[in-house]
Amino acid sequence: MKATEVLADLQRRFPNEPEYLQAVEEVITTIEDEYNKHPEFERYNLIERLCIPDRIFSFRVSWVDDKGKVQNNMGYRIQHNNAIGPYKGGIRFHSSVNQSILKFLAFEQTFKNSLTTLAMGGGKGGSDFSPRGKSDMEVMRFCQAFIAELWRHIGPDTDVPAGDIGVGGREVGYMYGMYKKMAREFTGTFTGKGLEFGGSLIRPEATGYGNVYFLLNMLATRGIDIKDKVVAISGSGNVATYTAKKLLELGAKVITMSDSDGCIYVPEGITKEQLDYIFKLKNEYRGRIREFAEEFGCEYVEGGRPWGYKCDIAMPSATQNELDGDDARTLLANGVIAVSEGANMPSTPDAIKEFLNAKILYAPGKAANAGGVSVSGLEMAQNSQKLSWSSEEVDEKLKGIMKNIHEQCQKYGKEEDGFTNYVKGANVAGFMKVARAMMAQGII
Ligand SMILES: NC(=O)C1=CN([C@@H]2O[C@H](COP(=O)(O)OP(=O)(O)OC[C@H]3O[C@@H](n4cnc5c(N)ncnc54)[C@H](O)[C@@H]3O)[C@@H](O)[C@H]2O)C=CC1
Ligand SMILES: O=C(O)CCC(=O)C(=O)O
Repeated sequence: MKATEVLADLQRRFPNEPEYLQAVEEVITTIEDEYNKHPEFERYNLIERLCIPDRIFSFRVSWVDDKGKVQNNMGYRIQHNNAIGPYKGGIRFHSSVNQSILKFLAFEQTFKNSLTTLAMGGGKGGSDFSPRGKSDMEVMRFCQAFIAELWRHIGPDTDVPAGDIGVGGREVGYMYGMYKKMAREFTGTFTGKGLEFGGSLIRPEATGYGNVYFLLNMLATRGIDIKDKVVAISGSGNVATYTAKKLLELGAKVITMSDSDGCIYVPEGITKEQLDYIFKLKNEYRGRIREFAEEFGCEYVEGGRPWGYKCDIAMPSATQNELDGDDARTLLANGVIAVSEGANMPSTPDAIKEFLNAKILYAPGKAANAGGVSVSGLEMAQNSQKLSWSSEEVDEKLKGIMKNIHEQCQKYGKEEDGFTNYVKGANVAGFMKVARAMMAQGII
């Protein structure tokens, strides 16, 4: 396999899908050497079968807003690869959603889920519907209309969706309710469900906590303590808030959070009380991070991002391509020692190059944010057994999974000088398991 040729072919076939091509390029250029050690992979044209999703559903979602007006959105589900388990991955509701973004997310998810060691294939779905500014009733009607179409393609052993940007407990609840009605079954077809109807303890916390656990594993390789470290976080949603919560518990100082409108800067570190306010602001009032600055009188930069502030650790936790080469150079000039990605593909290729060249601790999202889908996998296991595990039990398992992912990255990513290239490590480790399963199952 020649990565450049595979990529050129995909560029020709999918010219309008930049995010998808970006994600594919990163993976195939890092697995190329390992892939070519296995001539049987090439004989089975494994790389092309792995890059192109198994299937894509796209559909119109029509719903009625509070003014009685009929609205139409696009809905999608990408079933990327089910070699090692049912398709599994979140649903994103955001005005920017399109097929390219969901294809990149489903592709990434396939490798991430493989790293978790649980039996989950990769998928992703979503809509260009934005819950922002909509009433609860509008969100409910949209979710019901979305599932009225999607329900026939998902199921506990087929495809198990969950949350992502714009999809939290409220949206999962509405979608699950409609699914249950259409499918006439009560099974674990969604994860991230409410605790009363099959959700797992620690699932809301899992992506943020998991990212911090991964970071701790990385810091330990250099004998660095998290206590008193200054951390810049982007976003203020599910992943960002639980990342901040765990960091505060461990004595680190969180100086920034943001949303798509702007960024707050709290040089003395966000307190626990202030973080509680952010949880309420985001989950109950569904407000903007600007309101935090109005409440507590800190610096707020409209349109700003966190990467210009001096910090030891950066944890991008908002969205793709939110940290570019210039941001990376600024972070490095300010002495950053670690970057651990809560979001999916938040760093541009230029930024990744800078981090790798500087040999700092850099963890790509597919390794560092795998805690969320891992606890989703544990939720599926609990649902199958019709049992619920305690918070402590789930948290312990999560820590174990993140440690294991870190070890896999080291196994495949360690270079001669001792530096661990976590990008290569995560890609090769994730790839090998899926590749072996695909080989064993023949050309299908
Ligand atoms: N929720 C989960 O379990 C997992 C989420 N992720 C990834 O983490 C990231 C955040 O997801 P969640 O916290 O779940 O979503 P969320 O909807 O709870 O929060 C998203 C946050 O990102 C901000 N944001 C969205 N678009 C933005 C933009 N264009 N520029 C700046 N900020 C923007 C929003 O204002 C919000 O603060 C996404 O990349 C998602 O794919 C990854 C693994 C699991
Ligand atoms: O929990 C899940 O199934 C999905 C999590 C997710 O969307 C992700 O890992 O990006």
